[in-house]
Amino acid sequence: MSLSLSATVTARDVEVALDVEDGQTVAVLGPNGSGKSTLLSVVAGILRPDAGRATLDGHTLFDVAAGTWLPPHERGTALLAQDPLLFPHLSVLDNVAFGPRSSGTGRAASREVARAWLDEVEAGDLAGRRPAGLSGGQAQRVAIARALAADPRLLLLDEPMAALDVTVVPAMRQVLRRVLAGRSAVIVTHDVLDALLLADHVVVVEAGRIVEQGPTKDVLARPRSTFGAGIAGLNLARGPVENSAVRTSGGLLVAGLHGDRVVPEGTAAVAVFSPGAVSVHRERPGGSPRNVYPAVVRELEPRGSQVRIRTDEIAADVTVPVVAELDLAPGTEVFLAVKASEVAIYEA
Ligand SMILES: Nc1ncnc2c1ncn2[C@@H]1O[C@H](COP(=O)(O)OP(=O)(O)OP(=O)(O)O)[C@@H](O)[C@H]1O
Repeated sequence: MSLSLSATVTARDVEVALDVEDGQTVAVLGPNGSGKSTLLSVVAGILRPDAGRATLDGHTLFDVAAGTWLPPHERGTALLAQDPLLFPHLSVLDNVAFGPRSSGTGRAASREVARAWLDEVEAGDLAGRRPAGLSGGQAQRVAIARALAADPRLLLLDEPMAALDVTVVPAMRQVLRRVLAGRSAVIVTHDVLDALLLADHVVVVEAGRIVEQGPTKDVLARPRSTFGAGIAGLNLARGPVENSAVRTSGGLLVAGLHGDRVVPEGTAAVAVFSPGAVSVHRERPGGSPRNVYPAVVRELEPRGSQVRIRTDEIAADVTVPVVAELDLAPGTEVFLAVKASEVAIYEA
């Protein structure tokens, strides 16, 4: 299920070319207004480009020069947006069964397909409910099941977790990690963790142009674009799993959320978290966050409205007023805290 696309949308000054190979998940990253959603809309068939062509598995989705244009429902793509957009008058089960029903599958068989996909996204118990009674996270799971039940050749996800409560994002990411494995998909995201955990390949869009692309690890390790540089620098703690947490060579024990498969004790693993998830304190913070580390500030690096605080093992992003209030400078002794729910642990 491979996609090959080139498209120009003149009014939005967007000109992009993208290839998705069979079974590959591509993450599209970029600042606000850079053209990420425009790209997805063109693939999904809800926006007509002024020039270009696209093929999915050899089928032409559109070819402006030849005057070819397939409507969205004939493309074999499924688009999952921030808003789950479920049919309010249908039960959860019938929402998910809608795709197979519309492609001619019988009622009972469609419901069977729907049940299987609801189980896959851990929402089987919601089958009889109406969308109005669901939480944001539940509704989005149902929307994922509905998109997959239509058996799309290519799954398009437009910031599928942006509207969710932060507490349900890690669990949703695990669901996506499972359903996207080996599937051809394009996911638009602001979050570098999504790219790292969900995508094989990353495309960075800036001002309507693709400025960088390549295997996820390469782009994040050696970013060449401004945006790429901005998103790099995730905290990555490596080491064996000890008491479900990752023990680093520097001795830190980093607790976090495991993927769909709990990484066994002693196995080499990585704990990933963004510098923005790290809070900086002068006194040991109260409450009982599991991940609190004494550290010494080594470097302060201005990054727009934020400042990246570098210590020996962990980087934290804080605002300028926080730097002033805590009087942070190289040599300052601090405590760094990061909630376990903000840390993703997976096998190295
Ligand atoms: N419906 C629209 N009509 C006209 N111009 C639009 C429309 N939607 C977006 N644009 C413009 O097209 C450009 C690309 O926007 P697009 O929504 O694709 O960016 P994005 O990268 O998805 O942004 P965000 O991260 O904010 O969602 C921007 O200049 C935007 O102002």
